[in-house]
Amino acid sequence: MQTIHNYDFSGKKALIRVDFNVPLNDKFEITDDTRMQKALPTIRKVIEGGGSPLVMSHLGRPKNGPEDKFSMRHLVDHLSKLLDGATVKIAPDCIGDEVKKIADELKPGEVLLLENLRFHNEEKGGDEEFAKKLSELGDCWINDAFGTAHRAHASTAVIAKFFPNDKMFGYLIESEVKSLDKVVKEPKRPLTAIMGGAKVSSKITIIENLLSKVDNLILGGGMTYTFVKANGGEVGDSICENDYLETAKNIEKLAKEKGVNLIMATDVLAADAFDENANTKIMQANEIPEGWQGLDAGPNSIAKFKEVIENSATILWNGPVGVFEMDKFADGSKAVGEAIVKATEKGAFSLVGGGDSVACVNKFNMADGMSYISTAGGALLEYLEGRTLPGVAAVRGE
Ligand SMILES: Nc1ncnc2c1ncn2[C@@H]1O[C@H](COP(=O)(O)OP(=O)(O)O)[C@@H](O)[C@H]1O
Ligand SMILES: O=C(OP(=O)(O)O)[C@H](O)COP(=O)(O)O
Repeated sequence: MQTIHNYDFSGKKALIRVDFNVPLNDKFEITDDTRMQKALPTIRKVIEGGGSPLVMSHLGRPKNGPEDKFSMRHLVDHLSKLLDGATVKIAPDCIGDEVKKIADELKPGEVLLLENLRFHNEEKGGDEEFAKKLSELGDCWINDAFGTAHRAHASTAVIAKFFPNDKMFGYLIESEVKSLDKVVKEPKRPLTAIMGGAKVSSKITIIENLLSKVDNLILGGGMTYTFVKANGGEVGDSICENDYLETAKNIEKLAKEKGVNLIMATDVLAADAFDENANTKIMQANEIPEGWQGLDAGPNSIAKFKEVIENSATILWNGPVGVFEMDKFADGSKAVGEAIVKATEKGAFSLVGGGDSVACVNKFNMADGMSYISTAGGALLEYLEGRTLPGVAAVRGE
């Protein structure tokens, strides 16, 4: 099998699937560039080998074609800076004749950043024709998008068939898989997972399998309200997945059967708008009236979270327990981070993953206090479940 270590990139156009799904603020500035930093060794390897990297990624979750707020153009200058001023061109799209022409005319060492793959619905649909068009831009395909390795999309998996002899992992996926394998085989107990965040529908389905692995499961952030509603509580305008109420009930039942200690926010900091200047009030998580939404954990919940975390030997964190980007709603996530640092100092192994979770840890300067930081959130959880990730299987030809 070809690997990035032995491949001859000289004169080649290397299509590199990265996960540049980085958080941006409302001025479209990158608030955490960890995922870009971590992709640099692979991009540099192609440049140093005399090739031209064609860097491709999604950014956010655009639904209806191109939208400027999701454009990769917001990342171009920063990528060039990270590559010590290398020429980085932005393509007007990710497929098509014009893009092909720009790619063909690249000189060795020049980088082309393709426009957001998800401006085409075919990307998420895993469309073969779309994958073929992408493949025609390059001579080889490198998958380095560990954060997106759980998606069987055109650029992360389907494209592999067009490079039977020229497909390989990038350095980031290689090192993430190696490090995680060491951690997940025989974790020290008790093992606590903390799941929060906003991607409730895509992560709630993972919990059932995680229940076989963990001793304690803390559910916070946006995860809270689907469970509260499933138990007949009032969640007001909080984020809630009505299609998953049965799943939530089943998770609670399964947790009981398996003896997993399920800890959920009982009180929350609610606000009358999704805004830093909103009015706020501590409320019971199941008594939030219309017009209000839970945006952070309340003091009793925070105390409970801390106690469990500080008594854990292995800790896995994906998903902030509040809208930490706004200082008013950051206390819960900050407290969770502090408790993890404390447990780590006492000898626990801590693993934090996910674009926003890593941004949160960096915002509060806690990265040095964690044992391992992964670029992946959902993919990490699926990996820990024991699933083979489609983006990994595709490179291995499985
Ligand atoms: N109660 C809540 N309501 C709405 N959004 C929330 C809530 N708690 C956390 N969030 C948001 O969840 C986002 C992160 O979710 P997610 O993408 O699942 O995490 P990650 O990127 O780390 O995998 C953060 O931007 C945070 O603002
Ligand atoms: O940010 C990501 O995942 P994460 O929020 O689980 O860390 C990846 O870029 C995958 O994005 P997706 O969940 O929209 O497929």
